[in-house]
Parts: sequence; structure tokens; C-alpha cells
Amino acid sequence: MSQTHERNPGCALRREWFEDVQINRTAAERRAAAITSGRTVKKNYQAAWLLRAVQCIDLTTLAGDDTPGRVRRLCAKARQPVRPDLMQAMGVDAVTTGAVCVYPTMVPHAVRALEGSGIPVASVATGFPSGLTPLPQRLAEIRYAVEQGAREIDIVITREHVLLGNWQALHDEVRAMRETCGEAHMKAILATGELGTLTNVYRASMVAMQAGADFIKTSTGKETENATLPVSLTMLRALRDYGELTGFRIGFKPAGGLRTAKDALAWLALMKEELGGPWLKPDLFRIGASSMLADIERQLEHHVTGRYASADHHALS
Ligand SMILES: O=C[C@H](O)COP(=O)(O)O
Repeated sequence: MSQTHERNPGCALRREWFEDVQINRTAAERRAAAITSGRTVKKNYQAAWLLRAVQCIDLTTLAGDDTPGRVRRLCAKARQPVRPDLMQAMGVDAVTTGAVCVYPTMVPHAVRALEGSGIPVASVATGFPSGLTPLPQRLAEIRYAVEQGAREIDIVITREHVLLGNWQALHDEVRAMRETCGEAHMKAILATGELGTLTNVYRASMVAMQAGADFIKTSTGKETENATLPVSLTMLRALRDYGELTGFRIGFKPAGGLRTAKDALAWLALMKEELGGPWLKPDLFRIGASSMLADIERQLEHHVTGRYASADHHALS
């Protein structure tokens, strides 16, 4: 089926699209390793790929000690993620990150700090990270974040629904969240490290998309197991299958534990191999990361100057 740029409206629960699917972990691990090992991006292209990664980062702070000041500093970094002298040396125009991602009460501070930049504010919501608050409160949290100006909402699913195979309950909850988001785009965090099997990851991905998710996202960053390549591959297969069945393109956001330029290149290679060029842009690909940018900037500096600066030159994120 040809694919459209229109927003995914979702559909009723269609168990037949996922119930018979089984994902073999060994095969997924082998395929993920084949895509990302031995495929080093050539030096000249590497800087371009890293700049592309910067544009896809959801620059994140989700800490208990977040303050308006920290959020403002993060927003300043989102506006100018790479030092202007490096940008100039590479002969490229200014770039920004894909979004800034914060807790709901930090949304107004981020919105103010990003005014005029065009950078959207993403808010986690729905009892992030566990999702174990009653549904009315979780929906109220979405409403609050949207009212405060969040244009993207990162929801968390109830892992119990996946572990017990309660697909209708999962569909109903995610559907309600999507409706509450209104115009704001919804990223559904599956918390894959708590779903037990890759087969569950595939099924949960499919149900989240059937319920109207605009993006599917791996992790909150708070689970013991963060984003991995085999998990990401499994989600991309579900996303591809959903696209073939419905014609709608869904975005993908790996998040949690992604810290290095090497991680960024590995995930970009995975996206390119599995889905192709359209998924290498921020409307369909985000990297959720609180501390990846510093290493990317370091590698870009090395590209420009041939040497690494000491770590304290890149103090933030
Ligand atoms: O959504 C983004 C994640 O919370 C970021 O996780 P991280 O702090 O491990 O980069």
C-alpha cells in the first residue's frame, strides 16, 4: 500500500495483525549486529550524519532535581546544539535539536525559553515512568501539559496489560490518551525492558499504533534495560508492517541509555537499512537522550580540528 504523510488515525483493535507473530531473539540479535557492525560511515559523511542525529535529538532532562534554570540552560543548548565556530568551519547553517523533553511542570519554562525558535516542547505524562496512577489522573496530566504549551506528549503504557495479554485494555487506554492529546503528537513509550519478550514488544507496538500513536518509543530511561538494537529492530518491523497494512507512517524514538556518537550512528544505520531515507528526519525519527550531545560535539570538534578538547569544554549534556 502506498504511504501517506497524514497523521495516523488508528483503528479498532485488530488482533489478527499481531496474534500469530513470534519474534526470534537470536535472529533479531544477529540481524541488528549485521546492520550496525562493519558498516562504518566514511569520515566525510560522518560529520553530516552526526549533524542529522543532532536534529533528531529530543534533548531531555527528566530528573527529580530539575529546576527552571536547568530547563532554560537545556533550551539554550537546543537552540544552538553545536558551537558556532564548528558549524562555520564545516560550512553548514545553524541546526537545532528536534525537541526539548521535560516533566509536565517544567513545560511552561521550556515554552518560554524556546519562544520564536520553532523547537517543540515534549512533555512526558501519564504517571511517567511507571504509569501506575489511575487513568483519570493520567489523562488530566496530558491535558495540563497541552494547556501549558507542549506540542508533543510522551505517554507510558500499562505494562501489566501487555504481560497479561489484555490487548483491548491496552488499546482502550492508549486511544483515550491519544484523544486527550488533541493536536499534540503522541509518542507511546512501551518500556520494552519490562515487557519480557520481543514477541510482546512487537504486539505492544502494533496495539499502540492501532490506538493512534504517532511515534512508538522504546524506554523511559528509568527501566533496568534501556533501548537496545534488537528491541528497536522488532519495533521497526511492527512499524513497517503497520505501514504496509494501513498506509500510515509512524515515527520511532529509541531512548534510554543512548550516550555516544557511536550510538547515534548505529541507530541511524538501523533506520536507513530497515525503513529508508524518509525515516532519517525529525518528523519520523527522534533520539531521546539526556547526555549524548556532548559526545557528538566532541566528535564534530575532532572532525574539524583533528583533536579532542578536554571534557570540561563540553560541560552540558
Ligand atoms: O526520553 C528520554 C529518556 O528519558 C532519556 O534517557 P537517558 O537519560 O538515559 O538519556
